[in-house]
Amino acid sequence: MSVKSLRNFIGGRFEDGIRTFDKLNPANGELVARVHEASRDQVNAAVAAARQALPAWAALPVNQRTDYLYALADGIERRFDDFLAAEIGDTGKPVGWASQIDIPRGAANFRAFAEIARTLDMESFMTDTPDGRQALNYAYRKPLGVVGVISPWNLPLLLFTWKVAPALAFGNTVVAKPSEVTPSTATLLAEVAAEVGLPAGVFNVVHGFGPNSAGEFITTHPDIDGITFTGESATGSTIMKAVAPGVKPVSFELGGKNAALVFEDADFDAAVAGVARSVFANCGQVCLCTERVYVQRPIYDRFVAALKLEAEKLVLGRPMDSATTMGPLVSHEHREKVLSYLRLAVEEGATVVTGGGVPTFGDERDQGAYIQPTIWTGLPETARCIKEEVFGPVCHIAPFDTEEEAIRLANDTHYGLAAAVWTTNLTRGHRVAQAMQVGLAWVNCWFLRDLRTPFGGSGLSGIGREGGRHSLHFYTEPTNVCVKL
Ligand SMILES: NC(=O)c1ccc[n+]([C@@H]2O[C@H](COP(=O)([O-])OP(=O)(O)OC[C@H]3O[C@@H](n4cnc5c(N)ncnc54)[C@H](O)[C@@H]3O)[C@@H](O)[C@H]2O)c1
Ligand SMILES: O=C/C=C/C=C(\O)C(=O)O
Repeated sequence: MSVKSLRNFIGGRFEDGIRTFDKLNPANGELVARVHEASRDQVNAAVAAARQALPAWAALPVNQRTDYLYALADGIERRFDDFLAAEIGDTGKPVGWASQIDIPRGAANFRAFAEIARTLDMESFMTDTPDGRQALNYAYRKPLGVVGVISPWNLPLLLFTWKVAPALAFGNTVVAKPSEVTPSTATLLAEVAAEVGLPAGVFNVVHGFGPNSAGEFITTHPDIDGITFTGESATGSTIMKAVAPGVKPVSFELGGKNAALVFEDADFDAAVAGVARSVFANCGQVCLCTERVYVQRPIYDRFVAALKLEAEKLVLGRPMDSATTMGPLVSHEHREKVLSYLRLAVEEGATVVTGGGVPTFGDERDQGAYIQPTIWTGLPETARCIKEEVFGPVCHIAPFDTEEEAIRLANDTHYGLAAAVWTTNLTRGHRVAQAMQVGLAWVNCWFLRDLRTPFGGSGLSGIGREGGRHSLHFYTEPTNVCVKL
């Protein structure tokens, strides 16, 4: 496979950076790209280009502006195979997952927000006034302005476009930095933007890292009007400090330590299959993944045995092999982080039901970042492996007796992103889901998404909600106009 050169996209033109860094394929360690790191001056140029493009972009009639979003979606689908190969080369994820989730959602995000922008109503009130007449109040919404977008490596195109689409739909211009770990599909999107004639400066892509690189240059830039960020909670905290001097709005989708509650009246096979998917999908590298499983005691031993079987059925194969159901972690660096938790769990007293180490294949996969799907039991709720996000294909299973105990266990965390409840008693399902202190609660399902719904978490899992009309609260600023009638 030829080594790509991934450049910055600034003011509608592709530019080299001040230096390049290597991007390796995590499935086999091969060099897939040399990535051009943007300088501070180049980030400044991108912000200036976005500022210059803003008035005309914001003034476009919404149908004309959103026509560009539909064109971007069409472009992703037109170049589906290019995006698929790029995403898999960056992440090592199985072709089945990337072709059904990552790339289709890239297009879907643009279409969803184009539709929302076109069908927006305007909040208004007729107000009775003391003189016996009335006044009209209405909220006139304008774009936030130049938006900084910083995205993570686990669902690269999905999460990049989950931010870029609403930003553009509501009239903002964008300076976006994909993760240095997965720079390829963001660069392809810039190519599509050029192909569809998106006005220069509306959408800019700069490559680089966080501290003392493009990420920090964006978050500390005085002419950026707000930051939408997805990534680790600790990074979110750092970015909050960076934007504080400018008192700028932030939209944060951060980490999670999500629970699954399996009641004895659950559809057992559905719960096993659903929990296995929520633990091991994308090699456990989804912020919504389950890392804590609580099972009602009468079915606990049976459930542990069944989930062990599911873990051991996973096919740790080559990404392009359709039989592969789990690829490698995104990098050797991330594998070291996950392995440190596998070691810590044993120190904290875990029983390793399955997994716990690195598989050996006797082929090029041994140069990849593969790891065994792992299940723990026996840890105390105070263990670090129960409190801290691992972000790999691993979960802990513990028993509970009563619904109240299950709710308390699930909510005993500083995160607040997602939960899944498995029960055939839907009265209980509604009750327990509503009791979860999370942004997203699924009942008898997981990662089932309607893009009009609020998405996000509380506590260490983030600030704000994006999705549907909820994205308005970050990507637009309302002016309430009151007209005396
Ligand atoms: N809540 C969600 O929707 C969601 C979705 C995906 C991932 N995540 C979380 O993201 C994490 C994994 O992604 P990651 O490792 O890429 O996260 P990360 O925080 O290490 O990096 C995310 C992005 O932030 C940039 N960055 C890092 N330090 C920065 C700084 N000081 N200033 C500006 N930018 C900086 C990185 O270059 C990258 O582009 C996990 O914790 C996962 O839970 C959350
Ligand atoms: O890793 C986190 C996954 C986030 C998914 C979304 O933001 C979404 O489905 O819109």
